[in-house]
Amino acid sequence: MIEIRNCSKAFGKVQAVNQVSMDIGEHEVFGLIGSNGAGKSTLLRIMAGIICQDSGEVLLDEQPVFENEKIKEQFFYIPDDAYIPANYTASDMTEYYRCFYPGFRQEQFEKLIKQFHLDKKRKISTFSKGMKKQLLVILGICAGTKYLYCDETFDGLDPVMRQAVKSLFASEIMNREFTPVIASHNLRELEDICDHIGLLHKGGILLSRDLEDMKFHIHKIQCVLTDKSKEEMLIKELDVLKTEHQGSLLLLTVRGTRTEIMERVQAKNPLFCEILPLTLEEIFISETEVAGYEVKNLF
Ligand SMILES: Nc1ncnc2c1ncn2[C@@H]1O[C@H](COP(=O)(O)OP(=O)(O)OP(=O)(O)O)[C@@H](O)[C@H]1O
Repeated sequence: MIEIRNCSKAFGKVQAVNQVSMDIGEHEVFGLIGSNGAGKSTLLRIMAGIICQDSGEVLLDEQPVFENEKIKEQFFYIPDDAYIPANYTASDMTEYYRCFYPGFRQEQFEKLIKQFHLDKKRKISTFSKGMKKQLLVILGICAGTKYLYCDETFDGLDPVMRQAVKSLFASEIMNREFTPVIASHNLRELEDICDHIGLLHKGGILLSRDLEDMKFHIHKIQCVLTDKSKEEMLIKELDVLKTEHQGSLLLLTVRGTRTEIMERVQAKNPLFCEILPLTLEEIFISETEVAGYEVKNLF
């Protein structure tokens, strides 16, 4: 389990991570999402022990991570801009990682590199961005670590490769102790694979929740009520995040379960009513809007 407690990190005047606390449980796919500059990469770099937090603590299986070589064998970190030494081939990379990760699975590497149609003898500097990401995912999987940290790894893969990587993660999760932590802007992709979502904004954590639970507690309503006073009453009664009108149609984004919301709306005898779950992208937009991050504030 990864425990992040009151973790903060500043670069000069920029507070990149601000008092973040969250737990990342085992056997779950954890999605780290957030606005640009929210602190996702900084948090992953702290979790990977690349940089040290200014205050707070980050524990992996109850051990501090920074300058703890033993605990670093437990995770593999794929940064957004991974450094690969010039002239290195994929085979050279396995030699390097075999020294560091005692459980490195060479056989699985040989199998996967063929399945992904990558040439292990070719210089990695000649690979495309997506091919480099594929290779890093393969190396990360074959390292055999309990945790895999991916910084925007999915974002550079084509749809077929994203599907292949998702299947690979699913099979690893089924067959061994494996917990991927994935920072990404590709919310549709994360929605398919994540069990838990942490949402960062301006260095702070806006929410950390099971995806299913999150979707269970936020909905959009489309309804038509017979008069304005009913609309006003309904808006007062519900925990409304956003209100819009399209002609006579009232559109609300509301916190609450479907049943709770349905009861309130039905009591107003609507002419029409539909209650729908939000996609992760819609949840992201409404939660960050509440925190003041709105398109209309940007322009
Ligand atoms: N080495 C650094 N020196 C100075 N400022 C930094 C450094 N690394 C990150 N920052 C700042 O910290 C903040 C958080 O950056 P970070 O890269 O963690 O965000 P992010 O959520 O990963 O963003 P994005 O989604 O745009 O990749 C930003 O304001 C960034 O400019």
